[in-house]
Amino acid sequence: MQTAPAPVIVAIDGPSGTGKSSTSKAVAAELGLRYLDTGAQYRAITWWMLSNGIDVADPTAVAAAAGKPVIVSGTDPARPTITVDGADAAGPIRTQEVTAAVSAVSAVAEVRGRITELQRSIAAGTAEGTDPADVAAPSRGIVVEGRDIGTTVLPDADLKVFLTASPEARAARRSGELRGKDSADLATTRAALLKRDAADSGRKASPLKKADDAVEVDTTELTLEQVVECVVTLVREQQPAG
Ligand SMILES: Nc1ncnc2c1ncn2[C@@H]1O[C@H](COP(=O)(O)OP(=O)(O)OP(=O)(O)O)[C@@H](O)[C@H]1O
Ligand SMILES: Nc1ccn([C@@H]2O[C@H](COP(=O)(O)O)[C@@H](O)[C@H]2O)c(=O)n1
Repeated sequence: MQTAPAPVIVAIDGPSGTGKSSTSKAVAAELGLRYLDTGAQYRAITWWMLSNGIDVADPTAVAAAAGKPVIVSGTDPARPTITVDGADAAGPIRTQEVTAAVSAVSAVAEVRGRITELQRSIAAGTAEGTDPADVAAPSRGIVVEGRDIGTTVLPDADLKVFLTASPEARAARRSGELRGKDSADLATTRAALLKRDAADSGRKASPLKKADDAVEVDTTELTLEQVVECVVTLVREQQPAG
């Protein structure tokens, strides 16, 4: 009798706008893996704090409230979902207000402890923090994207990828996304993403950092399709033949 191969764990980290979400979703879809957007979880807890009158500039207040919201992630790459206390949070977590506050909330150790626990539970396929439909479905593994997945959350991941891109390329990508919705010009977008990177890299608790054993992929001159192909190849290379 043949035993099923062990689920594969892929960690994709990098600064804002390097293509982590787009790449991770496409890689997971192509390889039949689940997909977890850990940034969405930090945005969700930030949205909850803002909605509940917590002063996000006060780490003590944020720490005291960190255990309160119930955050559940759906990990189908074709239809990722996120709820907070049962309410769909997919839209509200993408507002400028949440984007501007998320680095302060994610820097609080109690928040990171809580969210890291959820992430490990979801990657292990257990119930906590996961949409019940995902737990029931058989899985070949998961692609988890964020800032500290390879260094802290899943240090034993089978493959670690660290995506980079020039600030100019990242700002151009983001401005393209925002056009029509927001008046942010290229320079403002560039400054905002560099500010968020600096906060995420400079915090004490689990900063944004390339793991020593991660493969760095500079996406500046690559199309999304080329990046996806590169990561799919890396995943296939590290899997035993058979
Ligand atoms: N290689 C690429 N070439 C051109 N555009 C890209 C590439 N990769 C991603 N994009 C586009 O750049 C934008 C940002 O990508 P994405 O949201 O995947 O980045 P991210 O690293 O997850 O960002 P964040 O950390 O801020 O959530 C999207 O509009 C996406 O379609
Ligand atoms: N592993 C992670 C992932 C995200 N963060 C924080 O969340 C913010 C939003 O992330 P996006 O990917 O949705 O842009 C990010 O700026 C970090 O502050 C994190 O700390 N760790």
